[in-house]
Amino acid sequence: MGLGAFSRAHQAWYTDVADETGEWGIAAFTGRNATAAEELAPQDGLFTLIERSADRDTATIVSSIVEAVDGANLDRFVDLLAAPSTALVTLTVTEAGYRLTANGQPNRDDAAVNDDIDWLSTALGGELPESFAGGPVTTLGRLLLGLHARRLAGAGPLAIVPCDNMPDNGPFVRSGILALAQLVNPETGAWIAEEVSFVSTSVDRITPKTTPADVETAVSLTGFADQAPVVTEPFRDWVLSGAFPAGRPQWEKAGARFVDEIEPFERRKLWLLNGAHSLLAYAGRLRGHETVASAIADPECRTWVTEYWDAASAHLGEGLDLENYRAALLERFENARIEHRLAQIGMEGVTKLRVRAAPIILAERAAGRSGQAAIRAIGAWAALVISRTELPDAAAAGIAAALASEGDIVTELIRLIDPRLAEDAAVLDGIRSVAKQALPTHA
Ligand SMILES: NC(=O)c1ccc[n+]([C@@H]2O[C@H](COP(=O)([O-])OP(=O)(O)OC[C@H]3O[C@@H](n4cnc5c(N)ncnc54)[C@H](O)[C@@H]3O)[C@@H](O)[C@H]2O)c1
Ligand SMILES: O=P(O)(O)OC[C@@H](O)[C@@H](O)[C@H](O)[C@H](O)CO
Repeated sequence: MGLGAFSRAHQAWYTDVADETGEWGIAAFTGRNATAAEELAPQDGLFTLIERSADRDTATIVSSIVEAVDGANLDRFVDLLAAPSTALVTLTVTEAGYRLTANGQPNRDDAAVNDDIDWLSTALGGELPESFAGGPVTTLGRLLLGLHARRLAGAGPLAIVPCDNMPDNGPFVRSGILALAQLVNPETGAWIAEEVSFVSTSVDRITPKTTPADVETAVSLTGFADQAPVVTEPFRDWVLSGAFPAGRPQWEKAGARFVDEIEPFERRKLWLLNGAHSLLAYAGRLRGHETVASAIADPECRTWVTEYWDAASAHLGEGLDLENYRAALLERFENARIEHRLAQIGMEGVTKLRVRAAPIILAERAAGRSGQAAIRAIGAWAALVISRTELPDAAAAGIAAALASEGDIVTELIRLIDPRLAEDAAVLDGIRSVAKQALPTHA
């Protein structure tokens, strides 16, 4: 679920490389609109993956996607979820795409969530409905419908494999879907709790949005016209933890690692890579940069990233080879041929900063330090928000309410990210001073 650029550069690539005999096939469903399916279906799911290093492009035709489907096609989705041959569902729908609150409950302030709950409460009462017209539009609503159909079909257990940048993404999605099931069909909830495995993953491969120039590059590299190529960096990593009761491709053949304890890997990647990305997306943008490579070449931004990494590293534990990891990350950020736009990374700041910056600030404060290196990321985000920079966010209504608040705007904004930060006067002062430096007229 979530047929974006990343799922193609990562899970589709791993499956393609690992499964030489074509035993496995991916039925890929879009999220919010049909575009990716409309582009891929006429090319039989085939697409060009362009690996872009600092000095060259290499193209591979990936063939693991055997079906590209509009996510709104619930008939096909239910058919496949209810089929015993379906072994797992990966999700790449963005952090905000789960529509869960900070404590993992379905977000009842979200009209689409409420509509799905209403429809599912009626439709999942007995046998499956004849028609799915008016059916769920949210990711977890659709997934719950599919899992309910699987239970009724007696098709057995399977694995759910979230591949979005969230800590403990397996348990996070498990608790979210169980909470939703509790509201609409507790019996299916009990079946999910018993039969469905939720795998945690740490995923890594920097994959920007495809541009029209990438389409030109693809045809020049392969000779094939491709409406849906994807550009990515050569680096890739996939760490997974959890059971696959219905089997899985041998992704380890392509370099994936299966571990018992995923948290150290997950935190290292989320805090160092994604945390620095968000810092650059806001603080770098305030300095006029548009891409990661441009921002990291700015000595001021680079110093901020180093300070951020020092703060995060103090809470990452031993044995993670942080020195080499950080050196490799700098090189990846410096790859100017990967045009990773700060505007793309800066979207959905509330959800992202909650897991990328807030935990570092809280850990630094608990250690008796200021937390300023990570406070800078949130302060820069606040500056951009206060100056009405376009930053698409599922929490837009909350942001608008904070900006219109009679009280302290900074406190109200920070409360959206993590209420604990809004209780700490020193953190709020730190955020204010970053926002103030950037926006003297709004101070
Ligand atoms: N791009 C990367 O470098 C990268 C690397 C690691 C992990 N990821 C994870 O993958 C996610 C997707 O990245 P991408 O580059 O493929 O983005 P993308 O915009 O190309 O694709 C996102 C997919 O998610 C769907 N989606 C987005 N918001 C949704 C919502 N609210 N509800 C339902 N579906 C929704 C879209 O329709 C699309 O299918 C990221 O948010 C991140 O969690 C991305
Ligand atoms: O994909 P997002 O929007 O969650 O985050 C933007 C980037 O930080 C992210 O895509 C990284 O490039 C990726 O996580 C690298 O593996």
